[in-house]
Amino acid sequence: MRIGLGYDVHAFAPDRKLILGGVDIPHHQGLLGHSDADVLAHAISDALLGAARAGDIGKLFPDTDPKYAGADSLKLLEAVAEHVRSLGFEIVDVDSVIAAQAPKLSPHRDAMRENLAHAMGVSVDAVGVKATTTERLGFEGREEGISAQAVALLTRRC
Ligand SMILES: Nc1ccn([C@@H]2O[C@H](COP(=O)(O)O)[C@@H](O)[C@H]2O)c(=O)n1
Ligand SMILES: C[C@@]1(CO)OP(=O)(O)OP(=O)(O)OC[C@H]1O
Repeated sequence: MRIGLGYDVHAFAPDRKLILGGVDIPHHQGLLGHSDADVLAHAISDALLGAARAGDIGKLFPDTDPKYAGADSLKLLEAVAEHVRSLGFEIVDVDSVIAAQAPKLSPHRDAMRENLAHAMGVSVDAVGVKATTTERLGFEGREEGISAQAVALLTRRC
């Protein structure tokens, strides 16, 4: 068994979509990034890559490469899952937490879990998504941005 940890942050910006776990969430601002800035998909990607000791998302998809401008991060996650499988691992379980003061994310939890599970080729039961405010503390609490953390458990294919 291997465990991996992922963490990512994106800043809020006007005139951007808020995409989390592949869900387009109605909000007055969205996240800034080279890709669609899906901070949750990025944290999970890094957790998978960490467990496989295969670098990180920026190594696979450099933010200097125009190919990834506006990229759908679920597609990047799908590629990460394929990559860790090609290295001989199976994805056993993933859990995650999003720190966002707003908007309320729990109504979107199941849609996020389904999208993420589909991208990784695992059952929905193997994907946890949680949300927390930071009680108005820090950059998330000031609604300057959103952070996400994830852990992933991989097993070696026999
Ligand atoms: N953006 C968020 C933040 C939180 N939630 C849900 O609210 C619960 C309480 O959050 P606290 O930060 O006050 O502990 C949390 O457990 C989530 O269920 C949310 O949906 N969206
Ligand atoms: C997803 C990538 C793709 O170029 O770009 P960003 O959306 O900027 O996201 P970040 O987590 O800052 O960096 C990782 C990059 O791989």
